[in-house]
Amino acid sequence: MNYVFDLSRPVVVGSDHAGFEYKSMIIEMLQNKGLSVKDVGAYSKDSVDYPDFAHPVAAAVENGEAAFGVLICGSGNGVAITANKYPNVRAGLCWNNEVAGLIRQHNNANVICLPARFVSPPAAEEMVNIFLSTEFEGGRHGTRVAKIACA
Ligand SMILES: O=C(CO)[C@H](O)[C@H](O)[C@H](O)COP(=O)(O)O
Repeated sequence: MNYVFDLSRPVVVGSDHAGFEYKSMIIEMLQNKGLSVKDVGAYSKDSVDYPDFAHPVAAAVENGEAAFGVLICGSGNGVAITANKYPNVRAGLCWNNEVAGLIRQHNNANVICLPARFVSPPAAEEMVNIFLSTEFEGGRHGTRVAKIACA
């Protein structure tokens, strides 16, 4: 697989309780591929608050510590809403392979948000692989991404 990011930096991964099992599975998959992973929690299925994990993932992408982020909660929306508060984070909610590619091709997303309660484990893994290996197309999409920031 060809990754579209700097492999010297880790992928940062976080979830709430709803995404905990998916997070463990995705971390194992990434580590089995030889990728470096930073796990910010949650570390169990005990009920927690998704912003407590979305903020450290988004901050690591924002400050350049991590190349890409993976966030998982029940619907994917809570973590996406939180991560998109950071000016240089583009977090995209994904529910199928095509969308996982499009958030890279069209939106240059640097965080993928997965809805653990609405997609299967193999589907989640495949979406992460597509996300990590799909190039941004630039061109007209670059013009649009540049307009996202608030003036
Ligand atoms: O924040 C969410 C919705 O965008 C996530 O899906 C959470 O995982 C969900 O709200 C957690 O719900 P729970 O009833 O507390 O398990």
